[in-house]
Amino acid sequence: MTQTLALETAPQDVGTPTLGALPVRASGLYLHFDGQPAVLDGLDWTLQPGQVVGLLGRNGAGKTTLLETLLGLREPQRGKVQLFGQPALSPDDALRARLGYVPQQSDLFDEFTADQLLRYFRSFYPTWNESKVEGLLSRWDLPRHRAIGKMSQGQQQRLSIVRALAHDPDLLVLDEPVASLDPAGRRDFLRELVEQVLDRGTTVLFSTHILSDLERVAFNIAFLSGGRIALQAPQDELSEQVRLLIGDETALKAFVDTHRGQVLRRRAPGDKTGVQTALQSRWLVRFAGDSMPASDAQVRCETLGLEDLFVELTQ
Ligand SMILES: Nc1ncnc2c1ncn2[C@@H]1O[C@H](COP(=O)(O)OP(=O)(O)OP(=O)(O)O)[C@@H](O)[C@H]1O
Repeated sequence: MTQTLALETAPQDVGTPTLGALPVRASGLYLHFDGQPAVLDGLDWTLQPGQVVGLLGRNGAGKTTLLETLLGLREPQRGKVQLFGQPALSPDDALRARLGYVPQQSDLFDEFTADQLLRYFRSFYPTWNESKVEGLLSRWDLPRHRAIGKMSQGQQQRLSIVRALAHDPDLLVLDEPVASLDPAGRRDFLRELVEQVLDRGTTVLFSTHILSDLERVAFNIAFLSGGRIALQAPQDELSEQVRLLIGDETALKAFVDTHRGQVLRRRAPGDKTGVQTALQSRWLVRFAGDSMPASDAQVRCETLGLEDLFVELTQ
C-alpha cells in the first residue's frame, strides 16, 4: 500500500455548502523545501466555478507541490488557501465531501479489488453516485475482482479517476491523470471530464504534459513558471492575443507601447530558447485590443502554437 492522503479520511456528515464562495482562492503562497530555492514564490490564484483548467509547467516547476498545497495536503511557509470559502488546511467533513483528488502516485490499496475499494469508499460518502460508478466501470472495461496491485498502471489510473468522480465532487483536482493512459483512454477521460462539467458545473484542475489533449478541448490553460502562475487564459484567447516579438530592444519597447501590450517574458540576445540561442531580443507579449499588430520593418511579430508558447514562457 502506498501513502494515505488526508482526503481519504472521508466525511461522516455533510452540512450546507458555503454558497457563492470561489472553489479556490490562493494568496501569497510561498513554499521551499529544506536548502532549496522557492518552489512557490508569492503565488496568487483563483479558480471560478465550472472552470476547467489545464496546469502546465516544466518538470520540477512545482505542479504537484502546488496541487497538494491547494488541497491543504501540504502547508506553505507563507500564504493561505481557501476552498469554497474555508481554510484548506482545516477542512470540515462538508468541505471534504466536495473535493475529489487523483494524485500522481497511486494511493490505492494494492491488496483490495476494485469492487472492495469502491465499496469501502462508498460507505463514507453520502453523495456517492452508484450509477456513475457502474457506468464508468463497464465503459472503461475495468476488472472488478482483480487485486489492484495486479492491475496495469493504466487500469489503476482509471480506477483512481473513477474513485475521485464517484461522489460527484464540486472541485476535482488531478495530477497528471492521463500519464499512463493509451490514446483511447485519454479520449474517454477527456469526454468524462467535459460531461462532468456540463452536467454538474464541476470545477476541474489538472496537470498534464500532453499538450495535444489540451488543444482538443477549449480549456483554460495556466502556466506555472518561476513559482507563480505566469499566464492563464482560455486557449483561443492565448492564440488570438499572445505574440512573440523579435527585434532590438528599443524597437520592441516602442512597438509594445504603441500597441499597448503586456510583456509576459523578455529574453535578451544570447538567451537559450529550446535548442537555439536567441540572436535578437525576444519578447512574449499579450495584446488585448481588437486588432492584432502585424510585423513591421523593425519588429517581427509571430503567432505561437501551444508548444512554442510553453517553451517561450517556461524555459
Ligand atoms: N518532498 C520533497 N522534498 C524535497 N524536495 C522536493 C520534495 N517534493 C518536491 N521537491 C522538489 O520541488 C520541486 C518541484 O517538484 P514537483 O514535484 O512539485 O514538480 P512538478 O512540476 O510536479 O514536476 P513533474 O512535472 O516532473 O511531475 C522539484 O525541484 C522537486 O525536486
